[in-house]
Amino acid sequence: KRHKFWESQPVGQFKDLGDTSLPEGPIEAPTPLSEVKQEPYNLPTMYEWITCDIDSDEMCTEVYNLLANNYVEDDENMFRFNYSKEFLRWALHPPGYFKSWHIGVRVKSSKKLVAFITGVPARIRVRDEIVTMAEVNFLCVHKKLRSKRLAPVMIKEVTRRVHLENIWQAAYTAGIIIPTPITSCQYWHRSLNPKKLIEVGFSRLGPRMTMSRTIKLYKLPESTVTPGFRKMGLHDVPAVTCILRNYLSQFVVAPDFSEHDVKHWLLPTEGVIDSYVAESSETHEITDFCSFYTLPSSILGNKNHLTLKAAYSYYNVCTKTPLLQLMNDALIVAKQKEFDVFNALDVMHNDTFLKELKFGPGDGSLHYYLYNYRIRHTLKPSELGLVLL
Ligand SMILES: COc1cccc(CC(=N)NC(=O)c2cccnc2OC2CCNCC2)c1
Repeated sequence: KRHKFWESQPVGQFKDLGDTSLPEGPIEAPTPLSEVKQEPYNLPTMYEWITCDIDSDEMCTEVYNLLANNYVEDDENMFRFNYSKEFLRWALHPPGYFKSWHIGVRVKSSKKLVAFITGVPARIRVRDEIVTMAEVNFLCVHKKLRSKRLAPVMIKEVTRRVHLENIWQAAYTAGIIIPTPITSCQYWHRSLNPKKLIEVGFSRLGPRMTMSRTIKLYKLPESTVTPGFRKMGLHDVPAVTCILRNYLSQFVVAPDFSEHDVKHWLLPTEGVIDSYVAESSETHEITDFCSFYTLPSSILGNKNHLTLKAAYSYYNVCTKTPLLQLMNDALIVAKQKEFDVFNALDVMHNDTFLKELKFGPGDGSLHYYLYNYRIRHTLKPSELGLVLL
């Protein structure tokens, strides 16, 4: 039976789509903490739960290796996300995080880590309501343990531990359709190193195109063009928070970032997150901001290249510089940093620059979901102001 698990969960159901009599907001009321299941869900006998302390280098390495060998692959199984250890520490240690939400499953006898799921707390605004949610991510079951129905029990366990912290909603994405997307985004890629992308099969040489013509098509200037364009620093946090909060206020669903959140999520961290501001030369105010995160992919089965170095568009705000120019500068710095490709979703105002900056459409979609929160109408991607890692 399709979606046996998700039809048992407090999520929007396909049959309810179009039923405007259902109110927008939480689907189930919180339960008293005393009534939340106190003990972990049962696992098959030979497995046990483990709380993963990402601060421990040994545990972080185990999590890194599980994901590097078993996490999400593209539709043609040519690439697999290869999140770095530093990225995982950044992604899992935002302000207010709970170690208990970093959940592993290991084999009792060998102590081998065979599954993982995480949550981090985030304040998300949905229209005029600010809701503290768990952003659930990194659900991974070892390839050898698939179709044992482990994922539903992992989802129930992270939900139970989130409930224990008196949080009743969650946000997550998936490449598959389950009940029920709040929006479905297309992803786009901008070639920075077309020769490598074609060699590894990420891109194909266009019809009537030669390699040299293709390299010329994607060539970028050596340096950025926006006056006052520079790396973000700690002293920019208040100004970036101000323009980012104002910019995100226009979207139906968006994070409610504090300065503390901006300091964690947007201050540059080498090899993890890059962020730039445009500072006006006369007024010294911060007028614009752009950022992208580093998420390489392992290349499966190419003898000359092991890794695809990919940048993922994060949050970008324009109050003075045209978005087209700011994003072209983001492409230029990504090329300077030897990224092979720059990826973006068609969320926020991204659709205004994708085609013009020579992004090509990806071959899949990324669907966004809320747990225990009904949105009356499916959103357009341009109404979404939330980027998950
Ligand atoms: C190129 O290597 C890949 C390795 C694994 C999967 C994919 C395709 C894919 N599924 N891409 C995305 O989900 C994607 C495309 C553009 C922007 N963000 C994305 O996903 C982010 C956000 C959700 N969590 C994964 C990273 C590509």
